[in-house]
Amino acid sequence: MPDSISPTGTPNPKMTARNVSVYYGDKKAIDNVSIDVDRDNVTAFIGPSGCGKSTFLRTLNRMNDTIPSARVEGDIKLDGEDIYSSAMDVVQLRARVGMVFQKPNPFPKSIYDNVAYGPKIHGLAEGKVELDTIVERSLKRAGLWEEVKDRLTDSGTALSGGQQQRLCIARAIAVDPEVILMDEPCSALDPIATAKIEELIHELRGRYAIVIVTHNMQQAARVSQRTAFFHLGNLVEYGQTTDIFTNPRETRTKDYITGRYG
Ligand SMILES: Nc1ncnc2c1ncn2[C@@H]1O[C@H](COP(=O)(O)OP(=O)(O)OP(=O)(O)O)[C@@H](O)[C@H]1O
Repeated sequence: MPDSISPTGTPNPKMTARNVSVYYGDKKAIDNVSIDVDRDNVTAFIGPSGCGKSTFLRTLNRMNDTIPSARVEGDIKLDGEDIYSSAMDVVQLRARVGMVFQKPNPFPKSIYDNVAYGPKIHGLAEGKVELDTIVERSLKRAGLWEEVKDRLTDSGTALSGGQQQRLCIARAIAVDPEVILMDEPCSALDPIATAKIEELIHELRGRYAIVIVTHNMQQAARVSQRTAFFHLGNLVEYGQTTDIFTNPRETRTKDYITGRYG
């Protein structure tokens, strides 16, 4: 990234990544990326297929640890704390930095248990009453409560795709995360379900730092305040979403947002 483009999105970032490279075996998928994640805004990662958006997103909660060939270099901090330090409890980290995937993946359990599972294993509830409160609050924040409150014992997998994705968001919210990572959360959803998730992202902004990977540039423009454009493993440009879409500094960004490739 040219020096003229600061990786610093904000004076008080929630997460900072500095000189991050990711390899799969010998292949470098992310090359020396530095970026800040703003705590009060939604950050979108955009770029053509295979540019490394998902790979970089997964470095933010060490999801790449689950891929044996993956190796991460560089420095990533959450509120100043090195998330790759040997002292970091990865299970705890993934509760603090939650993730929502492309394909909704509820557990084959009841709607209630999908949301209650995390708080139970993390010891966040003293008893049933407190657990019920967390489940209700999480489902409300995920915009799903009204649709499921009378059938909490039904299986999560019996919901529609859009409802399942909101259930997965409720599941992430239930453990009181600080950051929510979303990896193309709408790509398996129809336009109405997509609109609901986008609305939800607006509502959650400010309460959680949110990072969303999306193929859909209109979506990035609608939901985010910061946009990072990746190309061939490089961070080409990062800035205010309005600037990226109306006045990009880099030719590669301009070519991508005007549909010249990708
Ligand atoms: N588990 C893996 N093992 C080996 N190579 C991988 C793995 N996951 C991703 N890659 C490679 O790393 C590069 C970046 O992939 P990544 O999925 O991060 O890109 P992306 O921008 O998210 O793409 P898409 O938009 O198509 O999901 C690609 O060349 C891809 O083939």
